[in-house]
Amino acid sequence: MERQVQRLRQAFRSGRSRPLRFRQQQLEALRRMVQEREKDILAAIAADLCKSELNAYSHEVITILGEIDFMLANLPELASAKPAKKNLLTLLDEAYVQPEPLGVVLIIGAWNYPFVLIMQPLVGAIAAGNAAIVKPSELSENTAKLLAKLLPQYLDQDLYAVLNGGVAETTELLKQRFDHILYTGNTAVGKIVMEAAAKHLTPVTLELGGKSPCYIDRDCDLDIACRRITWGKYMNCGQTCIAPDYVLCEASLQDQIVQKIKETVKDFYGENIKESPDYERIINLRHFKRLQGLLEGQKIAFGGETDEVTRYIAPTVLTDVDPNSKVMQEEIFGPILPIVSVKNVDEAINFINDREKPLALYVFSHNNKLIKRVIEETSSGGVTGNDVIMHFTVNSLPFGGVGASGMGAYHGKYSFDTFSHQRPCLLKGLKGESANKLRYPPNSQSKLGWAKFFLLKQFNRAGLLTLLVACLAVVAAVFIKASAKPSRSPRPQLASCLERRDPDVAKWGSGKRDLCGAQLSCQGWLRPNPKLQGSRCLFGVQIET
Ligand SMILES: NC(=O)C1=CN([C@@H]2O[C@H](COP(=O)(O)OP(=O)(O)OC[C@H]3O[C@@H](n4cnc5c(N)ncnc54)[C@H](O)[C@@H]3O)[C@@H](O)[C@H]2O)C=CC1
Ligand SMILES: CC(C)=CCC/C(C)=C/CC/C(C)=C/C(=O)O
Repeated sequence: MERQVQRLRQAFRSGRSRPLRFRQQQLEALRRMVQEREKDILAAIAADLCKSELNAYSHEVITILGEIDFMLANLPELASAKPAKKNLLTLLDEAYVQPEPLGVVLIIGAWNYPFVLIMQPLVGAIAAGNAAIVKPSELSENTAKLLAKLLPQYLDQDLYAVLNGGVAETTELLKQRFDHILYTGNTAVGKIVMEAAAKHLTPVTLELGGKSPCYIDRDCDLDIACRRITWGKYMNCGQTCIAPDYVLCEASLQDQIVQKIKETVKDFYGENIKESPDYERIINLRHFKRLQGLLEGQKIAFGGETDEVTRYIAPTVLTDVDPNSKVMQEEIFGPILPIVSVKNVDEAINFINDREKPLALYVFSHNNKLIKRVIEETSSGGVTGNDVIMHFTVNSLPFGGVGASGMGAYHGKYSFDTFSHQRPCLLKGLKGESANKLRYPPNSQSKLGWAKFFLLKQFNRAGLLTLLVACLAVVAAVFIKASAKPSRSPRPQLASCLERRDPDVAKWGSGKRDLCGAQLSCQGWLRPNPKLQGSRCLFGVQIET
């Protein structure tokens, strides 16, 4: 494994992954792979999750094609140097931020969306110019095997590798040093990943899970709310990290919500849900039995049927759920929807804030102010108002968790940034060395004063222009003034002449004198000044002509 990582590191060191054209070629190859091998990809996902090819395409393939198109369209801009604001001291220098690849990155995927959760981060890693190792989940073995077969056929084999395996292999892999790790999976393993990364000071993006609440306000369209909740909850048999985990609502709404979700389930999946091609199955027996356990002691409003042989669990709603019961203590990650009663939105906000920060938060209400209030008074990885899941599909929104639901984010520009180092660059010329006296020792109060002036003023392009115009205005004003009046002997010459002709001007007293070609009148005694300075020597002296 170490050799494999070293091989990627050497390939990265060659610089081959950095040219934009190379990155674009790799992304175009990925797009070709998805298009040419679509059937194999859909078949693998279907086999892993008992998912129809239509759902596999809409749940996973569409997202990847969209992400690749985004990167190809925006890569020149994303990868370009960004000019930076300067201060007075660096006015004449070049300041910019240069995105650069991090190096060799590791992407660990989860089983519930086995294709998109590997490919979407990989698109970002390639776009940012990195080398990458991907480690699909062993639980979605068909997709994992297919990725191991296909990726080397389409991508540069020295820069991108697939490593398959379970806990043991992943544990071994995590001993290697990477320049970034993006992990998708459960929070417990997220901590393991972070601990392993810490040994190498490797930054991580953790896409974890959690219990995503869904508050249904009394002032909302219950038909639409229940329809959308049903779609997001039972998609992929509830095995979606951003699925609404539980509903919070006033007790008076509970029966209507149950009825409307029940009707929607029938509308979506028909009378015999088991036969529906749109209804998936639980990934394995361990998760199946875990979910069965969550049903124990609960009031099942509808659903609850299970079949161990096919790992089928019917779309299920639980009512009057005790917040302390097991189903409310862990992420459900299955087709079970508990309804917990709260008196009002205040209680709902407190309920949410009394628990770990969820990956997603959903609020249904006609009252936009109420939605905004819930957003302002809670925290979550992401939010969709009056719907569920859909924030995932907007790649201009960063997708990620907060607190126990994760750290960092990706999708679109955010993927590029996650896999890049934003390198600050300042290019100075060799002129203007005199200005550097300000920063050289010995320091002084006046140097500090100037430093404050120069360094604390931030100039953007407009500010610079204003300053230059102001300087030009001053120069013009001085020039105009000087050219408009009879030329007076420039003070420094006059002063030195005075010094030569009358070094002891201090005894001059008041009166008029012709001196050095100028008519001078002294308005008062001059103080003796051993070093006659131009301005000092003329202090109190009026130049008549
Ligand atoms: N935030 C997000 O985008 C997503 C989060 N998730 C979360 O993932 C969880 C479900 O996925 P899991 O069952 O965890 O997926 P999983 O069992 O597939 O594990 C995820 C990855 O971690 C590796 N892994 C598992 N145990 C490990 C260990 N002890 N040491 C090292 N590596 C280990 C696996 O090999 C796999 O590649 C849920 O909590 C869900 O909310 C799932 C999908 C998306
Ligand atoms: C067409 C459409 C709205 C697709 C949504 C796709 C979807 C649900 C992707 C989820 C990927 C993901 C992060 C899953 C997860 O949360 O576990």
